[in-house]
Amino acid sequence: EEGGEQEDSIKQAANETSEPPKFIVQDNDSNYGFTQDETEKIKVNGEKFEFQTEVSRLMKIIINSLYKTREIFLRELISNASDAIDKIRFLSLTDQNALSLAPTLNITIWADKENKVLTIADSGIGMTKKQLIENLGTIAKSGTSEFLNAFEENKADMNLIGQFGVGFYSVFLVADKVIVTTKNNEDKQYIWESTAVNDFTIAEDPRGNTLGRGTQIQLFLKDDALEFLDDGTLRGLILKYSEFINFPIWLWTTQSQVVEVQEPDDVDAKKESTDAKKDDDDQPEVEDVTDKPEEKKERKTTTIEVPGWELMNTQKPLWTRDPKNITDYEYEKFYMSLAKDSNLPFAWTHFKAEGEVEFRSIVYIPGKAPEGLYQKVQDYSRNVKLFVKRVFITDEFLDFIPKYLAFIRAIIDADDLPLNVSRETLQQHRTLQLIQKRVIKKTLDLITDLSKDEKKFQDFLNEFGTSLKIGAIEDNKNRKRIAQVLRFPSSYKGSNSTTLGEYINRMKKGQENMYFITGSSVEEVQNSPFVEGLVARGYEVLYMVEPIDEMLVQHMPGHGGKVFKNIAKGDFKFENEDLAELQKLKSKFTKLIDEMQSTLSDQIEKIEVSARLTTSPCAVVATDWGWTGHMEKIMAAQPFKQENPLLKEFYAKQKKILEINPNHPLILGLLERAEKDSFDTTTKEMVRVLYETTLIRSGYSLKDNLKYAARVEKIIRSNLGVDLNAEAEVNVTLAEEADKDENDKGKTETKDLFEEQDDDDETDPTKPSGTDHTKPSREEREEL
Ligand SMILES: Nc1ncnc2c1ncn2[C@@H]1O[C@H](COP(=O)(O)OP(=O)(O)OP(=O)(O)O)[C@@H](O)[C@H]1O
Repeated sequence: EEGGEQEDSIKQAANETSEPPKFIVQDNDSNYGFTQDETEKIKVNGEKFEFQTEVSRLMKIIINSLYKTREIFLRELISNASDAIDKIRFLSLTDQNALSLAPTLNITIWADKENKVLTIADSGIGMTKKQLIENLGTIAKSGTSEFLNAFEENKADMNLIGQFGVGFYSVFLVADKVIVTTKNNEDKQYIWESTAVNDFTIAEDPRGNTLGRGTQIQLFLKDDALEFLDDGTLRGLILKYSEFINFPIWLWTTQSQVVEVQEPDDVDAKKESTDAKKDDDDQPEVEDVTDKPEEKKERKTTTIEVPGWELMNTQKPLWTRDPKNITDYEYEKFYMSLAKDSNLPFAWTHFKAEGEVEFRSIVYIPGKAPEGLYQKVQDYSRNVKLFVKRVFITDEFLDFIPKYLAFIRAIIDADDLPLNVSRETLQQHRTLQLIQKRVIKKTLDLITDLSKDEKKFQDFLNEFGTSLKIGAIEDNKNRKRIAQVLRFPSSYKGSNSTTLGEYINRMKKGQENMYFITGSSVEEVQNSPFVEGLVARGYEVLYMVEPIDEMLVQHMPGHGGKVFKNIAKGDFKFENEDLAELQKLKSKFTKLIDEMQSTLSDQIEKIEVSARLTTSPCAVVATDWGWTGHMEKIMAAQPFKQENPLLKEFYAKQKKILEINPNHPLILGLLERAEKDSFDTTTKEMVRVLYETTLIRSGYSLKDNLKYAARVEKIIRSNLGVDLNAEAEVNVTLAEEADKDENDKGKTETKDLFEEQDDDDETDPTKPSGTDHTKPSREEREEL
């Protein structure tokens, strides 16, 4: 029963909204709706408020902007109006009286050509005085400084203003004065007025409540923006921005109508002709020929201009339509309006879920990853809009979409959700949880589909590849699915995108593990001493060169029944190779190992004869539980490295394993010295240099670069036969102390550059151009 009532109330609202507005726009309304007396009262009673500094800065930029497509202000105002109606309609679901002051939900737009005022009004939720003060000026939205920075760094243009949540201020692109009249159910009607300087005024409306409920924004257009008063221009723009707005948008226009001119003898003529018809009933053919020309001659028409409300949109939400009848172009436009994004979407899926839970949804993958996608996940909770039976409910979800899919944009329109629960309890609702599961599944289906087109998928991975890996780390339930589409570079024929499945298919006989190495680039890892032995034997190595890969393999130990094996860590033996040979070699190298061990005892845990090296003399290997060189670098770069200093120290102090290549001439040379007991200080010094060089080649950083450099220099000196202690002769002239007076003089000169100068002066072509680059522009000086 309850559900039925709710539905009725929605239908009722929907029915009412299809009616044209009842009021008539008066052209040439002197003083734009206010009498002289009322204007005076507003002036006297108005309270002044300063714009918050950031808002002021933003306004300055907007006012001075030469941005060509100023028309976006209309998109922002329509979008705000629609949000405001969404809000009151949501309230009306639980409060029957919410709509009573203005039951018709719509947006109206009209131009007063005489006074050059464009008005946009809505019967939305309106604002209380407190909200008005906060929303329009005194509290900068969180996006304000972000927008300012992006704009100043040329990373954002004015078109993106809405994305940063400061769209309202775009009105000052076209208007030099703005009056906002607003009425919320909880307060009186207020007027906000600003000429975009440092402050704005707010006054109680002396006319009382004229709006019923809602907000009316009057733009006093700049002289160069009068095109926005023109019927045709307005119609075109509103059509462009209103298509996906779920409430009717009415524009006051004057339409030409062709009407018949009714002359007094028209009536008699018609009567005569019908009489004649009756008489000549027996000869129809003759009558036909004579009758028609006669009628044409008599009809007189004229064109008249009829003012009235014209409906601009059809309001049938795209997601309720049959996908078969929707073009890609429509989907793209819908996305751009939904996401306030000027880029096309990358892909989308439109579906109707049935069964356990019923809902319709469109899920979009954007064309570009939003900036800071991984830093401010919280903001992206607004990317999913939930409707219940076409009524907008909320886009403020916490964790509705898992963090790794936070980039998607989605519309969900459910039939089964109760409308009268709070947004907080809504999220706990079982139906919503089922919806959530289905949306995630459908999104992953979409991604899997995309992966079938290798080229296109690579574009997707370039933007969102890291997100997928986060998914494989965090989403236990879907890890397997996600792992199937992951791609890695590998040693296989220079392949840039190997799936784990392909790797497994190419595994060699008896190969148990999926070999991988981590590092910061393919170039780096493919030359690593660890890779050589495997590649030489024909094994494939996956190159995990993204920082997140280290975490990935920790959380995803394997795939398809195979386990990952980091080839730069711990013991390593080839599954099919005889170890007896290696054991024999080990005893051959005992002497060398002892010598090297004693030389490097403070740095390494042990020395092993390597099974994995072919062309490099040695390699530094992390223990199974230690960090590889790459991991050490990642941890050093973590901003939260202070979080667990003990743990960090524990890992940093992990001694490493040095593997030596029993077939390398360099190692054999050292072996010879060890066997001949000629392992002198110089040889030990060489072992140190060899170890440090190996550290670098194995992806680690040196603990002490200077000591390393000194050691290398020493070796070069001995090779050149240069005295180890000989020093370079120093023969330089000391710089003179600066004269104090001169310094001061310098200061004054610099100061002069910042002093106000005439505009003409700035562009004076006779001035030497050499000084121009040091002279700040006027804007820069203002900033200073
Ligand atoms: N027509 C309106 N009716 C009621 N409130 C409004 C209206 N227009 C603006 N507001 C209020 O002013 C605030 C600021 O609007 P602005 O366009 O600058 O950003 P926004 O709409 O919040 O951002 P976004 O476009 O990201 O939603 C809004 O959040 C809303 O609370």
